[in-house]
Amino acid sequence: MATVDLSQYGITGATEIVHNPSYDELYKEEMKADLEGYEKGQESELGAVNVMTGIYTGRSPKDKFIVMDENSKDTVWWTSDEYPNDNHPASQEAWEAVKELAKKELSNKKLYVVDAFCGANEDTRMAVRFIVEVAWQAHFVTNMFIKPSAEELKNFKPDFVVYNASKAKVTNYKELGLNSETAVMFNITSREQVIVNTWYGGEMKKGMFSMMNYYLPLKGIASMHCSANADMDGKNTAIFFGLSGTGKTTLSTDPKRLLIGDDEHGWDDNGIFNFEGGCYAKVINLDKESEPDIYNAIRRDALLENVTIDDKGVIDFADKTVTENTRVSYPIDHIKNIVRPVSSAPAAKNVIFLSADAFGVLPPVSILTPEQTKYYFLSGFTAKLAGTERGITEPTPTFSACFGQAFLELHPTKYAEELVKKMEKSGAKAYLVNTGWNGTGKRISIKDTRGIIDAILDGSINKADTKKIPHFDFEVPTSLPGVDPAILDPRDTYADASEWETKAVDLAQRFVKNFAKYEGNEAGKALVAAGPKA
Ligand SMILES: Nc1ncnc2c1ncn2[C@@H]1O[C@H](COP(=O)(O)OP(=O)(O)O)[C@@H](O)[C@H]1O
Ligand SMILES: C=C(OP(=O)(O)O)C(=O)O
Ligand SMILES: [Mn+2]
Repeated sequence: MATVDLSQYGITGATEIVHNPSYDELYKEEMKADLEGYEKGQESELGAVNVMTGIYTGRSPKDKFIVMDENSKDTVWWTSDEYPNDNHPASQEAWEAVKELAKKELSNKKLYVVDAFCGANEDTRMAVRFIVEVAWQAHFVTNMFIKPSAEELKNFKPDFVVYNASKAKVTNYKELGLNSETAVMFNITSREQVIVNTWYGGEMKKGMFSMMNYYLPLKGIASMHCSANADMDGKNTAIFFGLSGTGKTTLSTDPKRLLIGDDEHGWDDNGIFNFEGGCYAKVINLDKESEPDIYNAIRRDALLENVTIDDKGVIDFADKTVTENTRVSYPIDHIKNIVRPVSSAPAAKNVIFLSADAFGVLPPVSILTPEQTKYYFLSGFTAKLAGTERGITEPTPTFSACFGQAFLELHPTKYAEELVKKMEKSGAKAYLVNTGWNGTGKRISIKDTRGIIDAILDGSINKADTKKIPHFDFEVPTSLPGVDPAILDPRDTYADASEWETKAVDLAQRFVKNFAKYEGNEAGKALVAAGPKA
């Protein structure tokens, strides 16, 4: 174990520093008998350790702050009355105070330091140093980020530092202009993140994603909240955009394809590349038969979160008493079919927008025109599913720009611009896939959605007969191999098609209203014609 000098960060008096622990060391650390409360891991029947993440079992977007300074002032897409978002400004004073608090919390105790990369490409990756006080948090980032080689660790020079002081509280948050005792703060200039009073590991994962979303588009690289996979030759790349719970992880983990990554990717002149070294799958109601690859990834070194396990280690995946956002993180090589050794592949040919429509209006698949592609990407209509964000307890319809608004640091049009440039160059086609509800009141089955994805990826969707859906002008296939034909036109899933009609008009109006914020310039105005007619 190499040592690391933390006094350079103002952290002093460490009683022990566990630096870049191996999986065996992490296991020993998180299972130690003297650990108490939420620090303690429990071994499950599948070999993976389970931990409880405490009060926070999902992200806390209201507590996300970015320091407003000379650099960020005119670049960051700040929240505003016209377009509220999660980029809340913090003063330099608030930053200093919260960082001081974190340094104090992290001083004079045992710490874990993990050095890892965010971004698979050497020229654009970030070398991130995580300083944490809870063993399983070190395990989480070890799973989720890209592990440097022994050689790379020797020469590791962090260009971003994360201070996770999850046990501290910002008691004077009001005078600092913050939201609560919890703070997730970013300083784009000094390249640091400070986390206070939430143990949820997702803040580190999605925090670094947010930073990639800031730095990469400014270099002309698309930065995307999507999963990605390729065919067995590592070609015919597909990307799947979608907000949490819409199916990025589930649908990109496909035994017929090679996984590139399940959540965060860049698209540069060489193609698609993963930011991460692991996956973070939802495990609520996980079914061994329908999702065997994810199930089999749950073994030693994987880390379960907030899952119910009895004294003998038996797992109850159906239990959601703690949260619906039960999770497992695992290194990507727990999946057999992956692109190796680097998680990257050529430019995407198919771009899929996953939307979990809680209203039951959207068809299970629509073939988008280039103009519709831009319109629906900027709109980002979907539902927030229960659990991933604090306060969301049932599917809640939302317009989440670029299918990842919570993580966008620049204006949404910047992400659309970069994506469209790359799509035009590769001749990629886009599809809108509803993985949510239809007129039956139930969620569209994973089996039908997988059939739809297969038809997109093998091109059979382009040979199918199609028809147009009113109000939205969506082109939809009338039949696809392996898909129940009765669901392809959403109107057929209602006992009375007029029910769909009423809901469709309501949803169309919501789109129109939401899109008004993009109509301030000519480019935005020009897209209105591609949207629904209210
Ligand atoms: N038609 C469907 N397509 C994809 N996932 C579905 C579908 N119906 C239900 N699900 C469930 O929705 C969840 C999708 O979660 P996940 O793939 O982890 O989403 P993401 O990676 O986008 O956050 C899983 O629990 C999956 O079992
Ligand atoms: C982990 C998250 O999302 P996803 O389900 O998309 O991985 C998140 O939104 O915090
Ligand atoms: Mn996911």
